Amino acid sequence: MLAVEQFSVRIGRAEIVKPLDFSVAAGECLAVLGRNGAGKTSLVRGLAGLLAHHGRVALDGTQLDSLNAAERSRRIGYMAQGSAQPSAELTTLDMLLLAQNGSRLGWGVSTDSLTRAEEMLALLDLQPLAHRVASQMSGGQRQMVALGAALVRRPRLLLLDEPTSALDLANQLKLLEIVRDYTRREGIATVMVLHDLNLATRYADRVLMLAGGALAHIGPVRDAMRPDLLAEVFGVHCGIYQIDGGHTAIYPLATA
Ligand SMILES: Nc1ncnc2c1ncn2[C@@H]1O[C@H](COP(=O)(O)OP(=O)(O)OP(=O)(O)O)[C@@H](O)[C@H]1O
Repeated sequence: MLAVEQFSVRIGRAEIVKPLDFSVAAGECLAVLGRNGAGKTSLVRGLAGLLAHHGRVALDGTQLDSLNAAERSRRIGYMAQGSAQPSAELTTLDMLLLAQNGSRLGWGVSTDSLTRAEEMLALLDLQPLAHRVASQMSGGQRQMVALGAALVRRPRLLLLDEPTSALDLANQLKLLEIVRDYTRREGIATVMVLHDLNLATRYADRVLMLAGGALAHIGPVRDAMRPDLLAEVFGVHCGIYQIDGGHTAIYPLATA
């Protein structure tokens, strides 16, 4: 459903992301992993059309570069690193309406938009924050709202850049469970940058590892979580343990 061919990002003379080929199936979550500076944000910003790039990106058979900005942003839900807010004085409901059609509450909002915004409030347990402005929320609360704004337009491709960075342990699990279930239920493609290997193992179907902007590995989670590969990509010797309930736990032992 998402087909990426010879995709690269160049800033000045530096090739920040070297030519990549990969695909993401409908209903699949792909985790993008790698060290700081490996090119993860550049990859997802490039896929979102926010950074100049080379190569081809097709979503449901349509080349994204052939679409105008409005059509592209209707098909892509993007949650930036650090969950940037459009305005500190917008409420959660305002943001969910703005993300759909550029209208604030009470400025000619359609019933459908309001219904969809309320669905997002319910999905993310955000009803208590519906009328609170962003400047009066915690960083974690803003991150949940940012996910709502990414999902509210029913995107076909969901791009999440470190979506759990401000969340407590329970909310990390909650957000990624919502993302995984939504991805499967709606048959969309999700690409998410994560730093936590345990979260990637638990919630991604496959992982793409970048090192120095180049593809280091792509494949199912179970094939990627190998001590030799983790040492090579992250520079850390890790122990990998099978624990209760069929889960895999990764524990960093020492820098390589
Ligand atoms: N505007 C820019 N100009 C020059 N170099 C840049 C620019 N933006 C990013 N880079 C460089 O591109 C490389 C990849 O950056 P990127 O933000 O994509 O990495 P990342 O894997 O997301 O890192 P992190 O895990 O720290 O968020 C880094 O070496 C960075 O210094």
